[in-house]
Amino acid sequence: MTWLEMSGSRLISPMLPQVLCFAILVWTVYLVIRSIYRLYFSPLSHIPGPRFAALTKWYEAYYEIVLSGQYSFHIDKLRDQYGPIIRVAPDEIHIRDIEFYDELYAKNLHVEKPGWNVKFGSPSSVFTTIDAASHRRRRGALNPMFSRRSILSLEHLIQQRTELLCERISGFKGTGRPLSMTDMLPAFTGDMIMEYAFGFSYNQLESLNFESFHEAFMAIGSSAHVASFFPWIISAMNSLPDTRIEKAQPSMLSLLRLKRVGRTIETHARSKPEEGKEQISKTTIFSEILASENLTAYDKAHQRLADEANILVAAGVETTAFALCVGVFHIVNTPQIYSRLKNELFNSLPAGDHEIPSLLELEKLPYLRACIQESLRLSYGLSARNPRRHPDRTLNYKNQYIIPKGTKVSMTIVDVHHDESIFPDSHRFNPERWLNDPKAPDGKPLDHYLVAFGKGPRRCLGINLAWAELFFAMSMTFGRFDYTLYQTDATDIRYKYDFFTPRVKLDSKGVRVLVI
Ligand code: HEM
Repeated sequence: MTWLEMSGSRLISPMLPQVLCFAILVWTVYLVIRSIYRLYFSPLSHIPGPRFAALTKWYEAYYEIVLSGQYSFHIDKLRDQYGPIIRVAPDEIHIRDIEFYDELYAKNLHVEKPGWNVKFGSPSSVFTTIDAASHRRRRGALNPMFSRRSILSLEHLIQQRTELLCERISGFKGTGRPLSMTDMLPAFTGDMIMEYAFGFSYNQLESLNFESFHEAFMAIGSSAHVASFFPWIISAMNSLPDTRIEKAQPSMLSLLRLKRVGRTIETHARSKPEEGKEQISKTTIFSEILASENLTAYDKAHQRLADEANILVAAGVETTAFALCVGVFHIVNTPQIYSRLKNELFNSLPAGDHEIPSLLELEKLPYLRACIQESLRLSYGLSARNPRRHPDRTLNYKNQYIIPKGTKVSMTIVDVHHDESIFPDSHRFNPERWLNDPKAPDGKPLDHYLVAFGKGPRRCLGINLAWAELFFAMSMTFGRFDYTLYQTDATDIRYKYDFFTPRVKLDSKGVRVLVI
């Protein structure tokens, strides 16, 4: 027996129970003091809400992890009891009141966005950066590439992809084989964002069964809740082989795959194009980042570029594809809308397989625009609570509640888009509500309340690209083809789970159509 073993058995073993008891006692006292503080002395203790939510984050974890993305729905129910402002976690307030939207997402140079940094394992991307100064620097390098001017100068890329989209649709015409829009559209948007941002794509739209990032992103959304509560899981999993992770937690594997996609994209885009093969887009986000004089060495490091690549693909694929799916379903499902849109396209576009018009021409079509606006309204962009922290400003909610500086406050796009005072009969897909320059009851233009792209300094970076994709895809899919729905109903597009982006029922086979 070694000295250590001897001393261990003699000294440590007899004391172990006492040490454990003492540790449990200290922990219990800590929890009691913390609970008393959170309930009675915290600067948020005056905000209404369930006691358990104020006491512990496990309350939220129960709804997000055990019940799968249900906390937002639960918060909705809590409104009847507590009103529009609720303390939904020990350190977070949630507000449902469109009048407060502009205040929370104001153009404040110091506003922070806490919490998203731990969700996806890509903490240093523009999307997930917390602090305002780093965000401004990083976003500044990408802004020119996603400006309207840049999108217009590269619209031929989108037109080419849209042409391919039409070719794929025509392959289904008259065959009686159902076409899954839910599978096809993420392949379109995935190729698009990759070609635009990285100068190459995996040509997913050309693949037989529309391979895409769709399933991976769906799984990532659900694992984002797990990662929020156990951020260490991502680094722990990074060190394990994929096969072991897949067995333990299949949904986490896709998160790691996304990280690897990011690294592959980053390596690919940094390397020189193969001989004889020209890059599709001359500028890539990496050339922009590496050329930027305002970015730090860390901002240009491999890992951060990979983070940026991951998140750009993640942000650009599902949001646009889901908006299109929602639009396709409602338009095909509602004969008056279908024929009005077809009429407008028929009267404005040249007949047959004509050249695709320019974006400027498409933007002039009011009913097409209205259908897109309504698709964005009912697909929400993100379903997640969108937090902000104003480190230098005390917020005042209607002279009733003072919200101290540095408090995490969130609102939700879904709440705004279903505010019945702004969008009456809000669950109905009604493009007519967008026609003739409509105003909200407060006199502001109605589209002030279309917040699918967010607001303020963290507003969607890809908004111009997204609008262009929506105009091209929506006009050509309906301008050139006719459809009926195939074994698809409203439950295939109805938001049922908040997995960061909205997710429909889990056994949905997607929006499927017959091309006639
Ligand atoms: C219909 C399509 C889209 C919708 C509805 C949408 C929606 C959103 C929303 C709601 C946010 C968060 C805004 C906030 O925090 O207030 C966001 C951020 C972002 N989106 Fe999009 N998005 C779309 C398409 C795209 C595309 C195509 C890209 C590709 C470049 C993209 C890239 C980003 C990025 C990088 C951010 C982070 C911006 C920042 O924090 O500065 N999005 N988007």
